[in-house]
Amino acid sequence: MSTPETASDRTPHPTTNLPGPPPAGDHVRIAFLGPFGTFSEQAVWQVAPGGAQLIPVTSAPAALDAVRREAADRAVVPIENSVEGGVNATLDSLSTGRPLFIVAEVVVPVVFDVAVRPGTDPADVRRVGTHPHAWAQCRMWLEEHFPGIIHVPATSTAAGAELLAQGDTTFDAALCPASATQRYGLEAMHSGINDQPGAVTRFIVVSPPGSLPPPTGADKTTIQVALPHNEAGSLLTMLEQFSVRGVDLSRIESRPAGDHLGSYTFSIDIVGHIAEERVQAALVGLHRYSPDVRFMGSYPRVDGVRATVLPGTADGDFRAGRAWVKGILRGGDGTTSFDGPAEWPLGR
Ligand SMILES: O=C(O)C(=O)C[C@]1(C(=O)O)C=C[C@@H](O)C=C1
Repeated sequence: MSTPETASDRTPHPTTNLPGPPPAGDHVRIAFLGPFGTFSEQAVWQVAPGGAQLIPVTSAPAALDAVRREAADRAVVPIENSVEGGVNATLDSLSTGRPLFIVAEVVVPVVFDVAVRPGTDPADVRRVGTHPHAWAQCRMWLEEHFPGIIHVPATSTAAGAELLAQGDTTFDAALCPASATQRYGLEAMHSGINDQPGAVTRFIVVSPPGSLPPPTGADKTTIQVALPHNEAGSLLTMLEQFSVRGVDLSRIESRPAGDHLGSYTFSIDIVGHIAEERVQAALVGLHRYSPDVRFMGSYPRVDGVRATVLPGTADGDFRAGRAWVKGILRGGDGTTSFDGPAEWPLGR
């Protein structure tokens, strides 16, 4: 596996400040799915401040564990692909073990090369080494152009390229980004072979729990929710926690809870920030109802789409409702409000 590299010889991304608490020491250490040349590395360069130290590891869970063990200050891991869907290894690792918070998201266009050792005859390409997500995105093209081709799984796209360049004979080509083709001295036999042109992968920046990025008006909150067992309508009751407070969802997927067949948890992206009243009210409702809710961060949306706040669900509407109730608790007749601390039997 490659050794760490620092951001000093690179042009840092204009947003050189990663959200979240400042890491100790001079350099932010960022763990990512390596080796160098992966799509994950491209995601890291979108957020790495100058002087950042990049730490390649062999899986997304290993990158998250590096943050849990304090061997890294941040992890950048894939969470969702526009063609293949959710990255289960990331979703499952985030929802178990010591809590971590998502502090940012980035999107990387995914375009694949069929990379070979220079001089390879196309007729000799029978096995391709790559990450299963990459294979799933190019399988139809590969089967059409290399009939009978076999997928040999690699820990990442660039890991396939690196092994091929080192003379590995378990496969004849690597399916990888152009950055890996170049880095490992391979040749692109074909480029841009995706089954779906325009595919993108969304990555998240993960930090130890602590401070949250401030609300921007265009934010997401990620949670994992378990449902009570064997209760008719429990999924509907969970969804009602959002709908009655005017809270929209941008992603919801079920994941097996792992304890027995038919037991599921839900991984959910809420449109909004935990600093917003309607989101807080939905979270309080979920906490009352669900046997297990895990908060995984509130952070700015990469697409900048602002939340639509429905009538009656703005922060001021929630505050006004509470003040009205407090006014009654203080002995009022229900026509006045009180905006201070008041609970039964205060004011009597
Ligand atoms: O192997 C890589 O290059 C990665 O960064 C991993 C990964 C993934 O897990 O989805 C990222 C983007 C592509 O969708 C294919 C593979």
